[in-house]
Parts: sequence; structure tokens; C-alpha cells
Amino acid sequence: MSTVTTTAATPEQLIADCRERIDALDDRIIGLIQERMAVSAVIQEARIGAGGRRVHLSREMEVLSHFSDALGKPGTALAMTLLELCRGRV
Ligand SMILES: O=C(O)C(=O)C[C@]1(C(=O)O)C=C[C@@H](O)C=C1
Repeated sequence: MSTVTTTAATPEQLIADCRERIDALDDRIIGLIQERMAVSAVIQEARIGAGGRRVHLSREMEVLSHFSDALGKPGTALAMTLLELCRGRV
């Protein structure tokens, strides 16, 4: 977990500063998700073009484990949402 430093003089200022940082982080997270969706689409199109299926279950298990190892049970839910964004509903 990274450290958060602030020079805020009041609780109100601290909250405003931190919310600004959260909004900026959320923008970056959204950008990364959009980048992930584009990369995932390249893989899926290549697989379908080669006669395969959109979904690759064993790879999805690896993605789910990656997130749950790092973030616990909510990480699994997050990975499932990411996978749905990247390949649609199954
Ligand atoms: O890694 C793959 O083979 C992908 O197609 C990418 C991806 C993903 O977004 O992580 C998407 C669909 C598959 O079911 C598995 C994983």
C-alpha cells in the first residue's frame, strides 16, 4: 500500500485534496480499463479468426486468481466485472 502525504491545514481541505486525487486516479483507472479492453479485443479477434472461441476459460481462471491473490474476494468480483467489460456476458 502506498503512502499518502498532504499539506492540508484543515479536515475540509484534506478531504477536498484527497477527492481531487481520487478523481484523477479514477480517470487513470478508467483509461487503463479501456486500454485493457482494446488489448483483449485483439486477442479475441485473433482467436476467433483462427477458428476458436471468444472465451478462454483457463486463462480467465488465471486472471481471477491474479486479482483475488492481490485483493481478496472483492478482487474476484472486480476481475469478473473486468472480464465482462472485455468479452461481454457469457
Ligand atoms: O487472454 C485471452 O485469451 C483473452 O481472450 C483475454 C481475456 C481477458 O480479457 O483477460 C478475455 C477473454 C477470455 O475469456 C480470457 C481472457
